[in-house]
Amino acid sequence: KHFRVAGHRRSQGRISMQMEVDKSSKQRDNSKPRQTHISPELANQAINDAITYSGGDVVVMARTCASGFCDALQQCYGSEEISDVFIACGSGLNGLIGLQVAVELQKRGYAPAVYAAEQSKHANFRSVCDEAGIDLHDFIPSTLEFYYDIVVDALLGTGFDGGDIRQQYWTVYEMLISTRLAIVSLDVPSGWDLSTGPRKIDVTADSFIKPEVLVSLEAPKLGSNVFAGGYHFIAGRHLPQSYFWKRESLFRLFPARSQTACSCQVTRFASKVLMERHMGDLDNSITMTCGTN
Ligand SMILES: NC(=O)C1=CN([C@@H]2O[C@H](COP(=O)(O)OP(=O)(O)OC[C@H]3O[C@@H](n4cnc5c(N)ncnc54)[C@H](O)[C@@H]3O)[C@@H](O)[C@H]2O)[C@@H](O)CC1
Repeated sequence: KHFRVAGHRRSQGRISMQMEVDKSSKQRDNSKPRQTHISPELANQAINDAITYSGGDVVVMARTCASGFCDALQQCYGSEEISDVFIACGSGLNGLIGLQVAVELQKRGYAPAVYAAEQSKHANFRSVCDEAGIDLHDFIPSTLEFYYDIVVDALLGTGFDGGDIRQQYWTVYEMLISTRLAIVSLDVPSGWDLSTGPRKIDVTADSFIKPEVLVSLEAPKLGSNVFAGGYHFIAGRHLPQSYFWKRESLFRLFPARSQTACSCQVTRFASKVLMERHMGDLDNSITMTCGTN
């Protein structure tokens, strides 16, 4: 019951993509650096501004992000193709959005289960899961790869301190590194530095999370430059492109036409292995949109 390769192949055929030329970005000054990813500082500012945009309610913001995340996941793995989704959640905002992803996936006909690495700062996972009829685990099932089709990585996001993973997260982190199931990472693959991606020491040891799908929130982070999986989406989308242009010298963060809060963008990366990406120049050559708005 492994969908890692099969699910990806199927998804390539299923996603209807549309080449789009971003005219507004073409008129911009081409001598400026073609930066397409935001800094950690702007990433955190954007999260706070997205919460403000959501009336100061972090759960409202999390639901919007979760809805966009599920749109992205569904584009790659339809509910008629896969069913059981294991969602690994951390204690911060990333984990809260993971919880809301579970609620949303349940509504969309999937069978999600949630793992909470430690108590959430933002929500009572037990009551939310009980109310929605979702299994909540405080352990990683040994039969994970038999019972589940894909794994959602909602462990660590922009709040990751960049250091060694704390002991509380070891078991789940090890699972995310070693599982043969496809991983869909929320915002930032857990353990990746926001600026540089996986640490060099982890790349050397081949001990880092390699998601097949990455769903950035609001805008891609610098570290996701080295993402070498199949599809890269943006969800959340509370903030317009001009918000990012004003603050950092950026080029075409997302296509001009997809401007609603829940909509997603897909970037199809040239297929290169991560090690090559670390050493060479990056070529995020084709930008496409999926029609969710
Ligand atoms: N304005 C607001 O109401 C809120 C703003 N938020 C913003 O959202 C940003 C991200 O939120 P979070 O910090 O919740 O993000 P995350 O979802 O990334 O949560 C990080 C969690 O991981 C833990 N962690 C960090 N480094 C770790 C390591 N090496 N090993 C194991 N665990 C580690 C931290 O204790 C924290 O609980 C914040 O920086 C903040 O700016 C959120 O904190 C939510 C509330």
